[in-house]
Amino acid sequence: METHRMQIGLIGLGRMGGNIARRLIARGRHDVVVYGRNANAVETLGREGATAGSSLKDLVERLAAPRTIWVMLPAGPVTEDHVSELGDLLSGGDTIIDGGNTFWQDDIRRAAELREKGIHYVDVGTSGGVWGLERGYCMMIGGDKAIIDRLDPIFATLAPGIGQIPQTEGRDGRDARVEQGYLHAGPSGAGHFVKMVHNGIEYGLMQAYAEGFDILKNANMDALPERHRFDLNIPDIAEVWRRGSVISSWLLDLTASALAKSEALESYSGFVDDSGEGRWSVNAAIDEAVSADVITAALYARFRSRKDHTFAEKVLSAMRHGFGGHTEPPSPEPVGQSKNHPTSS
Ligand SMILES: O=C(O)[C@H](O)[C@@H](O)[C@H](O)[C@H](O)COP(=O)(O)O
Repeated sequence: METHRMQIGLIGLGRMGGNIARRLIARGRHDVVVYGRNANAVETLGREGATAGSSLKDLVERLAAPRTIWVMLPAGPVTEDHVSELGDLLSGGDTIIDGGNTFWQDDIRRAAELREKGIHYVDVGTSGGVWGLERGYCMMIGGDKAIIDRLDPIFATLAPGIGQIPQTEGRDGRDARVEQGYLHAGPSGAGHFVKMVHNGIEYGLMQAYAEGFDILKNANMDALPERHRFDLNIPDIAEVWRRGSVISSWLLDLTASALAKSEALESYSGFVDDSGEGRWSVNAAIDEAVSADVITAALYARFRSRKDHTFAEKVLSAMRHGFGGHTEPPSPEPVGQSKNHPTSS
């Protein structure tokens, strides 16, 4: 799609930022000025058509007013420091975009602080991960309409576009940008709020697949009566579900691909990290008194994945021993005691 070319600064050239710069250059032929701590990444992107900035100040000076700077850094203190430093370097009329996974209440605070200096702030929840360069990024955007409209060429270039996905019946007359893969969700913070819930859902979906595959994998365990055992081909099950089943999805595609490479997923320990959005989703659910059972359980399963045995489990064992004389470890593992995460077996 032919879009109006813009100049943009991009800070943070990691897995996401580097590819965002590449897509802006390759697809939109935008003028991208980059800066990141990793000098190699800056140099590489310089060779790929970006203008290399040597510092935050240098990047700002290379941009013509009104400037637009996309910050693509890990959420938390790193992003906070850069936004705050940019707040001192930029002038009224300039715009800071935070495309990371920032907590939406930080957006509301920052937008208000920067507004006092006349600087615009736009929060963009950016989904698509390392595949975004090719597939495009789904973007959930918060901020003032006039600014978001002005930045449209940037969002249009980064978005996947309508592609092969059939149009949804009944959407005639609605915002066409949404079908391209980007949404102006509301005022400051709304973009990251929607992305937070997106990631909460991601946790739940991932956990459901993970548990399902664990049940399938354990269907041949010794503790089951022999006539009830199945020695199932897990990679083939993942593959067949991709084709016309109700639970086909991109997460399943990724799972099938990982299982095809290694049925036992040997290169993974099963330590499942989290970047905050699951926790914030659960907090939001509590604030709204919404029963977010699945998302909460999925978050707790991640916490659980990082422990060998928790103190809570020792307490459980002690009580079971106390009232029933049950001893540990259970060997072979009795039916119904699977550890509830994919690499438990
Ligand atoms: O939509 C996406 O592209 C992903 O969700 C992306 O944003 C990132 O991979 C998450 O931050 C991972 O989140 P956790 O570290 O919490 O699993």
